[in-house]
Amino acid sequence: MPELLTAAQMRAREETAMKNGAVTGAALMERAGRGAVEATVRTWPDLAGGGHHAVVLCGPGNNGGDGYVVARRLADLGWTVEVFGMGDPQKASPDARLMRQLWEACGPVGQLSDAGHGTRPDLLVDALFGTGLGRAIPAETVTAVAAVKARSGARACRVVALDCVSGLDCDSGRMLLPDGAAPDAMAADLTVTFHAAKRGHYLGQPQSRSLEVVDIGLDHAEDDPRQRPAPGLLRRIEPGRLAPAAWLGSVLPVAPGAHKYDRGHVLVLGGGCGKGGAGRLAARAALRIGAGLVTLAVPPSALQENAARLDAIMLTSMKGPEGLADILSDSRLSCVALGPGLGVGEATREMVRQVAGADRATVLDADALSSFSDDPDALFGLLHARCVLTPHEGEFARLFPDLAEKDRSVSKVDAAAEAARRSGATVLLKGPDTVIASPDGAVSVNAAFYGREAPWLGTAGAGDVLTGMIAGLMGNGRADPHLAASAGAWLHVEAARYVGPGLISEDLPDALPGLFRSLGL
Ligand SMILES: NC(=O)C1=CN([C@@H]2O[C@H](COP(=O)(O)OP(=O)(O)OC[C@H]3O[C@@H](n4cnc5c(N)ncnc54)[C@H](OP(=O)(O)O)[C@@H]3O)[C@@H](O)[C@H]2O)[C@@H](O)CC1
Ligand SMILES: Nc1ncnc2c1ncn2[C@@H]1O[C@H](COP(=O)(O)OP(=O)(O)O)[C@@H](O)[C@H]1O
Ligand SMILES: [K+]
Repeated sequence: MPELLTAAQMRAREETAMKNGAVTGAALMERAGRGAVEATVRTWPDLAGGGHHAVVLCGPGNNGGDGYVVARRLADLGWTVEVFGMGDPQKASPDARLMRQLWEACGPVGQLSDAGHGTRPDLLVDALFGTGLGRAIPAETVTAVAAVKARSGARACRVVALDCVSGLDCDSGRMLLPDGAAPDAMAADLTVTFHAAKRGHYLGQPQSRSLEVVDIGLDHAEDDPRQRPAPGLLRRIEPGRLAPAAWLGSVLPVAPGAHKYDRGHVLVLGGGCGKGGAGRLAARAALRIGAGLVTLAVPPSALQENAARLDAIMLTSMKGPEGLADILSDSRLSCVALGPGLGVGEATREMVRQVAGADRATVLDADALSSFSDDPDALFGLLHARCVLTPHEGEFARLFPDLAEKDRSVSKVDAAAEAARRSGATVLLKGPDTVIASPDGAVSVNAAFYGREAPWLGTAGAGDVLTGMIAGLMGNGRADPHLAASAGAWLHVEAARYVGPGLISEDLPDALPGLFRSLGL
């Protein structure tokens, strides 16, 4: 799985390569600018060749330096290029100064305040700020971008951002904008980043429609998705260089000749009469993803309702928490999932105590989490390393109020990592940018961005399905909690995309066979 770097990690990679004598800063900048032009033309083949018109906005640092390289390359290709800069060139780094000088042999550098004059360009290049941003961008940069976009009249010009959309905090994914600026004031069609994507590209609300990573010749770390991410390094969940079938083959229970018990027996605790849909969705997902057997345990009053709805899923009666010990005594149960539709209160807390005490792979979601809102430490005291918690932001805020989204001072990655450390369990914090963190420091992100959008996944019951998918993957014992949660989150989005708009949660488990086939499994 590809790494997602912080700004500091990226700087360290560059500095190591420069100190080793492997490359100079100027050479890296030249490669970055050239790579950005190549990626732009790859994205929009109609921009190949000369005769086009670009406006390049260059900031005071090395991101601006990349912009001057892009301007020179485009001019070499026969484009008409206008460049507007900001900041005192004497204060820029030697590399950025050199690139500005090389550009000045081709054309002038105008003031940012003049960027609005002129005809509609084919391309706007945002080279204002990159990984060096530490505070809100100046209002004059927002005004300049708006002014160039306004040149376009009714026809929008394409916008490419170098390294990141200016204003993006590359660590947290937040936009650092001046007061009054619209959240999408700096939005781009394409971001071209260098060496590796940065964390901020995959967190929060993306301000760029697509993202390309350009190689600038720095070393890459190990790229096998079956490897656990090293603590401190964030991985993006995707098969990476492996084909999905090879990656998922290490997680899914598809070994030929296996007995159904080899593929795991998942127990789902379901809700009472009229509240059983959530548990049934989780149970169906566990079975579809490959568990050999799934049992749904429900209160006696809900037996008839469930018996009328289930076939392959086995059904058992559970007289409240008192009846649970007997069910858990079956040593063949390999994973237990509980929370969806269970209700908030003491009965659910007691079930969590018993399940956690049984020391099995466990997925806790929804009401199993919310039942501990008044005393999260009591929950954390029960958990062990084979537990996965799958909160949405609301449930997360009840257990970790100081890390809640609304007044989060740290990034979503750091919030999930701290939650995993505190709870001693793997924490999967949901959203379009789902973050999975484990107590040993491993963190991964599964983002439904950049061509993987699935907004229709935000539908009632989708979370219950995810719970079942993770339980099914944990139940067969081939994946540790981090890998099971990661693969589950990835497949959840892929299943939603396989179905497409109009999806309801019932569709997700039933999309899995077709999805697996399309992935070559
Ligand atoms: N190193 C290399 O070899 C390579 C680097 N590469 C490129 O370099 C980029 C990182 O460069 P960078 O570190 O110079 O940061 P960058 O984002 O240009 O901004 C820093 C400048 O802006 C200023 N400033 C900051 N915030 C501000 C604000 N709100 N309002 C106003 N000013 C503000 C800050 O000055 P300050 O006032 O903070 O002292 C400083 O002058 C990276 O994203 C990639 O594009 C590639 O070429 C690959 C090789
Ligand atoms: N815009 C979106 N893009 C991708 N996934 C989304 C989006 N919105 C929600 N999701 C996913 O849908 C699921 C919703 O789960 P949850 O909030 O628990 O809903 P429910 O309680 O109804 O099951 C989560 O896995 C979340 O990551
Ligand atoms: K930029």
